Amino acid sequence: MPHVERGMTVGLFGGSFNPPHQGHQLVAEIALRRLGLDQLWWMVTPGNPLKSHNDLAGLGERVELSRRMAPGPKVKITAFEAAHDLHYTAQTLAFVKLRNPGIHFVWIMGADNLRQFHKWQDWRAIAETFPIAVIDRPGSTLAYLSSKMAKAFSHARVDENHAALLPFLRAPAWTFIHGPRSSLSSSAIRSARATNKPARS
Ligand SMILES: Nc1ncnc2c1ncn2[C@@H]1O[C@H](COP(=O)(O)OP(=O)(O)OP(=O)(O)O)[C@@H](O)[C@H]1O
Ligand SMILES: O=C(O)c1ccc[n+]([C@@H]2O[C@H](COP(=O)([O-])O)[C@@H](O)[C@H]2O)c1
Repeated sequence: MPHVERGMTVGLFGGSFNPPHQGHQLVAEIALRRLGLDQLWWMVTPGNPLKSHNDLAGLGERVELSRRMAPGPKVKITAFEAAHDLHYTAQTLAFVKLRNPGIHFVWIMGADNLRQFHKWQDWRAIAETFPIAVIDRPGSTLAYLSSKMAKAFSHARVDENHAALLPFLRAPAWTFIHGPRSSLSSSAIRSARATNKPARS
């Protein structure tokens, strides 16, 4: 797990990164800037529990490619979940919180994940324990209107103009951040590779 000092603000950005792309880079940059983070942990998961792992590249390869993609020294590439046998985000977050007292954490995800957040293990517990920043993504811009999580925690939504306060707020607290968007996706890159065509950016 990356080293942190008490009082720091840290964004937790979990992903398959199969492969990592400029869309992930953009999310990391937006989160660092808008949330005023000291660090962003780019956590390469052993595997999303809701996705097939058939075409999942090895962890080492995804970590190495992520390192090349990391936008600056505040972004820490890590794969500690695999090393500690953590497969669900709720487990990971409980582990991280226990080991790092006095750190202000925020969970970061793209808007597509907001749409299916209610399918995650212990999703309510996650939202009640960690502030969450959702970053806009083409195709999921209106996710905050329809998603179960957004409805269940509508009272806890924070205006994105106050996003820099999010790390210091007591959960539940979440915000939806608009800004520059990227249409890139790992699945498009994988299928473009399979057919030898470039993916749209
Ligand atoms: N273009 C993007 N814009 C905003 N968020 C993104 C973008 N691409 C990925 N993310 C977010 O980054 C995190 C990691 O995503 P992931 O590694 O699954 O990439 P992906 O492109 O969504 O992959 P796939 O196409 O295989 O589902 C998730 O929270 C996802 O919502
Ligand atoms: O814990 C769960 O039930 C769960 C379900 C779906 C996704 N996640 C996590 O969400 C993060 C984003 O996943 P992905 O595949 O969209 O990059 C990654 O850290 C996954 O492990 C977690």
